Amino acid sequence: MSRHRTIRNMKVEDVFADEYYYDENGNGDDDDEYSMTEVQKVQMKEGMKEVKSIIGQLDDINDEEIENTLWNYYFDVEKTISLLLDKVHKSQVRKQNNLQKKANSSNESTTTTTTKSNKAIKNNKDSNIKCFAFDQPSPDDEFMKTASLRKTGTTKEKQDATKATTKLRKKPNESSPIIEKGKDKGIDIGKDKGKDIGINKGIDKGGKASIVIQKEKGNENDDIIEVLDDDDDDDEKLKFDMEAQLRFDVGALGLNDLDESLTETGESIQEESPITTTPKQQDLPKTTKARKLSKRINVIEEYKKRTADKLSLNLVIIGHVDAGKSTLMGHLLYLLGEVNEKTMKKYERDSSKIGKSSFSFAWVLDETNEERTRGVTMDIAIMKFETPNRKFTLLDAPGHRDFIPNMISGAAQADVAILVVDSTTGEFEAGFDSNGQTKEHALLVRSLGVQQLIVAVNKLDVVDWSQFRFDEIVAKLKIFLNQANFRKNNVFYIPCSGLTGENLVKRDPKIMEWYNGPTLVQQLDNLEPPTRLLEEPFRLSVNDFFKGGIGNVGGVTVAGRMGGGTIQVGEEVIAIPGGETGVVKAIEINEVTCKWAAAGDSILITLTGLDIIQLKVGSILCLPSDPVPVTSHFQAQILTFDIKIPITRGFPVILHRQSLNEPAVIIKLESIIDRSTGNVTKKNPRHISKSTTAIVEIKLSNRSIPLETFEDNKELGRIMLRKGGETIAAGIVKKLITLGS
Ligand SMILES: Nc1nc2c(ncn2[C@@H]2O[C@H](COP(=O)(O)OP(=O)(O)OP(=O)(O)O)[C@@H](O)[C@H]2O)c(=O)[nH]1
Repeated sequence: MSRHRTIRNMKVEDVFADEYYYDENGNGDDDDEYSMTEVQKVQMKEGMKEVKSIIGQLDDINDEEIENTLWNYYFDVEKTISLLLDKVHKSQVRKQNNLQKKANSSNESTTTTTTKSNKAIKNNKDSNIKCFAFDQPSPDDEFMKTASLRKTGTTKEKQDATKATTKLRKKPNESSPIIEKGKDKGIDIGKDKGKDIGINKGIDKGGKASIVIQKEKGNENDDIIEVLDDDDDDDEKLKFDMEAQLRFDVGALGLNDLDESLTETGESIQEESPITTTPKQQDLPKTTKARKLSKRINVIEEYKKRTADKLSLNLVIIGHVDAGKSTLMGHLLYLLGEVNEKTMKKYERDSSKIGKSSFSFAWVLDETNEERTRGVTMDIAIMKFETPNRKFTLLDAPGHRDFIPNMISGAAQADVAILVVDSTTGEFEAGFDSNGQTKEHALLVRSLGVQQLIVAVNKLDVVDWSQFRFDEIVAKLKIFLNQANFRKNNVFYIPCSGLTGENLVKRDPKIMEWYNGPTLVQQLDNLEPPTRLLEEPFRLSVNDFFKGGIGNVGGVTVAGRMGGGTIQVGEEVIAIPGGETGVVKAIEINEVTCKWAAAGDSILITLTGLDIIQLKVGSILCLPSDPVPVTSHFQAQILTFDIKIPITRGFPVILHRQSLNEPAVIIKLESIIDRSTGNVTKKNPRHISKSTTAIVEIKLSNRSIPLETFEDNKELGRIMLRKGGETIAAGIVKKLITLGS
């Protein structure tokens, strides 16, 4: 939303340097609100320990600096490390450049012989090649506080959430004094940081040589676009750059002896048993037997009855910032009767009072005061609505690139998506170009398994309902979505205006004489849910959790999406990792308490006997008889996006699996493959450039995580790789290499 602007324009350095936060002694503000509480002190201590254990002793970084960074990042260890390493890297690059300059000038004056490496440096200079910038902290992630808050134990905040299940929105800022601090002053989301990364022409050259092969198989497993890599030349410049980067990355991660330690398990990860083949369920360690229920419900039968009436789908709304997502969906919910007249009038009144009347429909989804006044859609809002033949759980994803991690978490729960594009002249183009989110969001949802997509060509009122503009946008999107592996028959283009409501539920034939296709609701009503994995083992991916139960039950409540199987009240479940067990006391789906739930449902589930400490966002609840494997080392097939820096061995990334994100390292580049034939086109490549399909080995840096192969579970077997606030690849898990307990 345009309301992001004030924040977008701030710089992180400005915020850090702000006197408001630090007095001249470098201490926090005198105000009690900003001094550290006991809990924060513990968080600081733990954070320091974790950061130090990962980055070790670095010359350029002292304790105070680590503390300040932890504080500014709300104790988020991952981002702290990212920022610190970036700093170290920049200073190393600076030193290296200075040394190199000196060496060059002395060489020039003493000899005419040019060595290979200084030739490379000279060439780099000539071609304006910048050095690789280490993992820039994704500053938008600064707002993505849910994960770090959960990590740092503010679950108490969520107690109120038992009532607030209408919108399962995570409200990290509500009661955290630390976040309030950022809130008052605004936090830099460093929108353009990623742009600072230099573009290596040598690399681009290679990248351009790639040939994209389009597939039209329409197979459910067609999840990765096929790309043929004919980038064979190992030019010296590229090699030099990559080796320099690799040396740094490996050094920074404390993996100094590349050949040996890259293949060893990280210190903080418990020793895992290497496995040669992916374990089948029967090979996995069983814990206890699931508790026997006195009166088992035949969930499959009940599911059939439930869906005989209406099929359920999870729908995610995606699109570039300000495309009009919240307005469109807010208006749709109003027209469908999900928001009553009185509430809508109140939104109109209140929004116009603060000069934001055009946002009144967006307020249906942006429901907290903070979001409304600051305009920060930080996280996924969940609401429900129905069309004549379908029940939808609506996930409104934030549009800004800084919130993509949250968008991934939402999209991972989705079956279908609406991509909203702004048809205003110049705005569609801005969202569609390389810095816009239109393409990235579409690629992400496709990579996460979404096959059906409605494109809402929005704000047509601004361009006088021009058919020409609609056709122009559709033509551009068709080419791209086709390349992104969406099947033509699964993409539907709907002209509309979220603000006026035209063509959402009905339309005035005089306004768009040229269009006689379905309205948005009619199109939604035609979408088909994917096959649910009802017969597979029970899997619930934890998106959120809090103390307290549904109703007055007590216990711990977990919010998440069921990726497989069925569950019912009274069953015993196990949280992985950790192995803590609990008994299901209550289940809620879309505000309705029920006795059971099935694959595909987004649910709240209250457990007793389970210690909340054992839960983490990204944990998986499963049955003790069918535990999910845990691993820290696996093989994946990835498809790289439009990356500027090629992936090399030792490349650090942030691994996303549904709502989980963890630091990891690509430790081995096994092969580049041509997916149209499945043939290996190159073994042991030195690098993987953009739009390339490759087999790699990935190792988690800090801990083992629950993961399954794509073959075993299509939801748990999908991963995203991000670096420096950019999504660099999507992939599927092919093989688990080690198996934890
Ligand atoms: N004229 C016109 N304006 C619209 C339309 N839809 C949305 N807007 C305006 O566009 C601005 C942004 O709308 P939002 O709904 O907040 O956009 P968003 O995509 O949800 O924004 P983020 O969640 O921040 O990405 C607001 O001022 C809306 O009133 C439309 O169909 N026509």
